[in-house]
Amino acid sequence: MLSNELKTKIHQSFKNLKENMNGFITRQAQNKMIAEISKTLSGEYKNSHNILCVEAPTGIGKTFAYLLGSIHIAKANKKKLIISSANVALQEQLFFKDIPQAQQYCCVDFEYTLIKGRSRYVCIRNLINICEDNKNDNPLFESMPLFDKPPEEYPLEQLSKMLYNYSTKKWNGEIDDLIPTTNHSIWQQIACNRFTCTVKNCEFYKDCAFFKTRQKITKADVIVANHDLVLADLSTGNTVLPDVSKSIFIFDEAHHLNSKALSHFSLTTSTEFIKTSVKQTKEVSETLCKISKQNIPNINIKQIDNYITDLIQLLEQLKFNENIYLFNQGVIDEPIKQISRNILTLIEIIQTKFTLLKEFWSDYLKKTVINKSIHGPINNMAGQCEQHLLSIIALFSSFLQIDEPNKIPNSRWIKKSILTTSKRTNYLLNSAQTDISENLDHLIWSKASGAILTSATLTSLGSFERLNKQLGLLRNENQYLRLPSPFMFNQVDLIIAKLKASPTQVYEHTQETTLQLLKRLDSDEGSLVLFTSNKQMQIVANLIDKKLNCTLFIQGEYPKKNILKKHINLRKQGKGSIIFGLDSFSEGIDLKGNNLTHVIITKLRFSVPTSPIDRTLATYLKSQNRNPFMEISLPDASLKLIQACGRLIRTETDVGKITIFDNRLISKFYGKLLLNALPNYNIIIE
Ligand SMILES: Nc1ncnc2c1ncn2[C@@H]1O[C@H](COP(=O)(O)OP(=O)(O)OP(=O)(O)O)[C@@H](O)[C@H]1O
Ligand code: SF4
Repeated sequence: MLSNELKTKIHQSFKNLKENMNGFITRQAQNKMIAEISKTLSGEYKNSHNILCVEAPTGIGKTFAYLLGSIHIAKANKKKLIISSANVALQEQLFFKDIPQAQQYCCVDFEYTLIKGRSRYVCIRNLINICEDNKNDNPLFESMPLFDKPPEEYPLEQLSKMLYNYSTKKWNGEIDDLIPTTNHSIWQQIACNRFTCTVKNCEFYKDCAFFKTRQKITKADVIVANHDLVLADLSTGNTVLPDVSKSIFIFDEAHHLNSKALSHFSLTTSTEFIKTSVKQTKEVSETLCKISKQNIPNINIKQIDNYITDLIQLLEQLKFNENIYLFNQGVIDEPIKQISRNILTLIEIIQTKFTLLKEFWSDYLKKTVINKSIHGPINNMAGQCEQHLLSIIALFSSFLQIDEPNKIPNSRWIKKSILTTSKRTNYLLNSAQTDISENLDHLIWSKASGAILTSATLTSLGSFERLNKQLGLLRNENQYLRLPSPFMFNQVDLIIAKLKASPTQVYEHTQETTLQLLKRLDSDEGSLVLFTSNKQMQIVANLIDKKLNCTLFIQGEYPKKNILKKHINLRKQGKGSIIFGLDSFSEGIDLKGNNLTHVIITKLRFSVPTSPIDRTLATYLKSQNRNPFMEISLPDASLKLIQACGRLIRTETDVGKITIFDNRLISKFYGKLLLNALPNYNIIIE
């Protein structure tokens, strides 16, 4: 029950916001959202979990609503508030803009912190080791066999600069703040990694970027995370975030949770990776044993090589389509299964032996003094070996698992690629869950102290059913709310432009889009043009850039936040500014007033089921006499259209228009369904 004391605090905070926030407008929907969140989290609804799914239209101010509605309850019940957003850019927006602003009005003290995935922080030990190793003429490990390409020469100057900047506190150790950025393969070698990190045994532990952030979590009341991090942490033992049962989760942009979870529970390995991982394990085991004077365990490389050769012979006979072979309904052919079982058994034996050896080594290090330049690289390689063996075991276990009848099968497929140096064919084995509802229930819904899922697009064509099915929520066990918008959408024109070409005629549509933009873009206005393909965006930008009388920003030429800043600055000076963007500009962007008065959508975003997971799901639906277009592609397109249109009106006084260059809205049967799912814009068909 919501106590009177808590009620008063929530009211007081809201009053503060109302009286002190510049441009505050009372919005019934926002008030309702605060009230329902606080009721749900305080257990006011009998026979219901403390879970609320709330669909709140774009721009109503969800962030303030969930903060005000939950922070008092979390604090009073000694629970941590974990706010999870879809990506790092949105996390930073919450951390640097929204939460500090909301904090001013909340009548409760709270500390907040931001945490990203472990691999976004530098491992300072690895950075130091690499800088030192590069100077060393006689490195401990001759080869780094896991690389397809020979390891690039490390840009020692750049790494030393990073080290200097970190030790002088000019750089915080996060990849997102690294200037200049470094390439992915180099970053992988110096990034923090669960398997190579020795935690408190590391001499840099106290100065470690990741652990310093993690310590802040213990003190913080509010933790700003992202969906990937939450899923990664909860499925690997909940060691980074606070205990799930002592946490209240707010999933902002919750419509991304399903796709994030699907990719999270997807496993992969490859024939070359297995061979080289075993070789590396043997090499590291021998080094460990020589130093500690142990008997070297027998790691049967020949046997693994033979099995892999047999497996490759079978895979070569499959009929690949664009380098992918998808097993029908996830069922693997028996001969491939047999060899996979043999590989799994052998890898499990190697892994058991290696774990024992690693434990022995760890004890040995406690008793024996060994130069860090020797044990540092060994520990790193040993951690990597363990990680690789476990990932191979996980893949084969899932690859061989028998799917339950009457459930959507797992998706299993093989992908071919050619290795850069040896030119050999590498076969990637993949296994992915197509239904993650039970995992989410097990990891979050059944354990968390409370959860709020919110977004402007939670329902699909009017119902929460799809969300429930995907995420494993049950209608009669949770609370659901759909809020009306406070904005007068009927005063906004949504123009379906008259174009001859359909977006499926790519060349013609691109040419016509260019002409239409030149005709319709006003060089005194703030405009956002949304594309679904980078190629089309670049072609159109090249064709029109010089013909515009105002600045054009193209996604990718600067970081997103810099583009927005520059755009707002130009608008402040009364100058026109146009942004060309892809998907990430169609969500979360908050450009108020005359910063944005024209949104142009060049094409509807239909996700064609091309990925193996989508194809497995589509085949399954067809086998059940269901229609994948109506159940997957159309709801996804609808959601993206609502989000894209939602960039325009952000306050009660905003005005402007939306123009769409996709004539399928009129010519196809589904056009009406898409238009009906939008707010009640004034639709003009040219
Ligand atoms: N009651 C209010 N009156 C006026 N402005 C408000 C109010 N509440 C929030 N805002 C402002 O409205 C803007 C939109 O808020 P927020 O980013 O939380 O939107 P949202 O509802 O999450 O929209 P979207 O789903 O499009 O991201 C912010 O700039 C915020 O400061
Ligand atoms: S504590 Fe772990 S991540 Fe941090 S520097 Fe040491 S080994 Fe690297």
